This record gives sequence, structure tokens and C-alpha cells, in this order.
Amino acid sequence: NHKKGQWNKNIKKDIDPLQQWEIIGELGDGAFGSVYKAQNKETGVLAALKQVTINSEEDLEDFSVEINILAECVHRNVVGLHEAFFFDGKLWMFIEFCGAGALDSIMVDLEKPLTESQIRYVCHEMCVGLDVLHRHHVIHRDIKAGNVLLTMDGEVKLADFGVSAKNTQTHQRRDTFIGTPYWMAPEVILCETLKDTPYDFKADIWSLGITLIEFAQIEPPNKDMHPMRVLIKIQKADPPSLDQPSKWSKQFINFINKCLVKDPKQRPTAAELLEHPFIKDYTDKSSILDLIYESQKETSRY
Ligand SMILES: COc1ccc(Nc2ncnc(-c3cccnc3Nc3cc(NC(=O)c4cccc(C(F)(F)F)c4)ccc3C)n2)cc1
Repeated sequence: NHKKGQWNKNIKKDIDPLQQWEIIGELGDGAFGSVYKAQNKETGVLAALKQVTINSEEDLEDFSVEINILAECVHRNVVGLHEAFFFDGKLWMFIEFCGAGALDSIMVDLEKPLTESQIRYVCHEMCVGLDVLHRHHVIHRDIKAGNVLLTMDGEVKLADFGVSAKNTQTHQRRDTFIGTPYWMAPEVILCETLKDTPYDFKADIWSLGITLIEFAQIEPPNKDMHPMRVLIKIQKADPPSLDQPSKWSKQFINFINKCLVKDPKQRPTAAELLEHPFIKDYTDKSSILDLIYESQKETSRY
């Protein structure tokens, strides 16, 4: 019917994805449907496949936002969309497979935090990825170690498994539920006017600061506190900092302090952070390749 929204050009219609792709495994049960490992029959390329049953036009619009974000923000530091299908009442998203998985699982498997040189490299790559998203008016809104993927050759990619990312252009807000509070910026909790203003992308910069503490200590600050109490504490208390500052460089501590400023107007942009001495021109991936090697040895032990 003519009322149907303009069809999303990034989604292939009425083609059976399993003609081109073969499902070769499961990647655990996600919040939205389940996620599989798939392989392209022709090219051998690996993908993470998410199938979502579409029950309404609104569902389709919601997931179209996600597909449009990925189709628009094509960059080595943002997880890539191979292709998307609408078939058999389901949306099929084939995402480039990142072989080493998410950084929170790596730290949990190895039962240790990242070293400062590993944090410097990952932080640099995350700032480049955030700059790409923010330049496309996309706010991630759930930056944390669990949404940072690593490929086997040490590439760092921003992902969003909770799918809270919001495309300010379409002002379509993803599900209104509050995500995990530990990484949440003060203004996001208070719903201050700054939420929907040119500063709302600054929330990702605060979450980046919290994520750097998570990389250094395996957990974000206040992790053992009840989530509701955390919301109040983030509002009231001074910004968190590293438990053992003497273990870390002055530059690292200074970088975190720059991200964890409560007033979003005073927080730097991702582009400005890329000029900070802690990460400026830092592209040495050797320390993260060691981490991936250790992590693969650890998990292949079973
Ligand atoms: C041992 O465990 C693992 C786990 C994951 C992996 N590798 C991997 N590589 C790529 N994707 C995934 C993945 C895992 C679970 C759920 N979803 C995954 N990818 C995925 C991501 C998305 N969407 C986004 O990441 C996304 C959505 C909105 C915005 C954004 C962003 F703002 F970051 F660009 C990103 C959509 C569909 C899929 C299948 N997992 C390898 C081993």
C-alpha cells in the first residue's frame, strides 16, 4: 500500500539469505532474538547473524535506524554491516565477524585487566570510532568494554549489542528504558536540558572515561552497588577515578579526568581527545595482539 514508509535501500527483500549464507554456529542468546555465526558460501567470509522477528511497522523502523547507522558509518573502528535481508517476516543482519570477541569477556576469561599500553591503543581506536559516529550525528549511548570488539589482527570496533544508539538526525530514540547505569553520564540520568542539545553526544565521552577505568580494573566504579543507588551517586559524588593512581602514568590519569567532567560543556570532543598526549598518534597494536594471543590460548584450552 502506498502508506508503507520509503523502503530501506540497505535491506534486500524477498531473497532467502540461506541461499548465500550458511549458519555454522551460535553466538549466545542476545536480548533481541538469537545471534549466530554464519559463513558466506561463495567468499568464505564470516559474519555474526542477528535475526529479528518483525511484528510491526514500528519494529521495522526501529531496526532500520540501526541498519542505517551501520550503512552510514562505514569505518574500520565501527563494526561493519555485510548485508541485511527482510525475509520470512524476519530481519536478518549479517555483521563482519570479529574473531577475538568483546573486551569485557577477554578480561573475564584472563581474569586480569588491560595493561596501560593496551589501554592506550584501544582508547585511541575508540576515540577515532566515536569521532566517526559523532560526525554522523550518531550518539552511541552505551559505550562500555562489552561493546568493544576485537578482530584477530588487533582491529578495535565499536558495536552496540543493547542497540541503544540514537540517530539524532531522525530523532528516533531507541527503547526508552535506561541502559546499565554504571557507565552513564550525570546529565543523562537527570534528563537535564543538555540531553537533546548539541552536547548530548558528550555522554559518550563520559562513558569512555568510565570504560577506561573498567579496562584498568576489570569492573567500572561502583559495580558492587545497587544500580538505583549508582544513579544517585553519579549525580551527587565527585567524578570517579582509578583505585591505585600510583600504578598509572600521569597522562593516563589526566586523560580520564578530562573525560569525567560532570558538566558536558566542559568535556572535550573525541576529536580533541585524539590530540591528548596519552593517545596522540598511538597506533602500536603489538600489546593488544599479545592479549588476543593469550585470550585465544586461554579459551582454546577447553
Ligand atoms: C566468544 O564470543 C564471541 C562473541 C562475539 C564475537 N564476534 C562478533 N563479531 C561481530 N558481532 C558480534 C555480535 C555478537 C553478539 C551480538 N551481536 C553481534 N553483532 C551484531 C551487532 C549489531 N549492531 C551493532 O553492533 C550496532 C548497532 C547500532 C549502533 C552501532 C554503533 F553505533 F556502534 F555503530 C552498532 C547488529 C547485529 C549483530 C549480529 N560478535 C566473537 C566471539
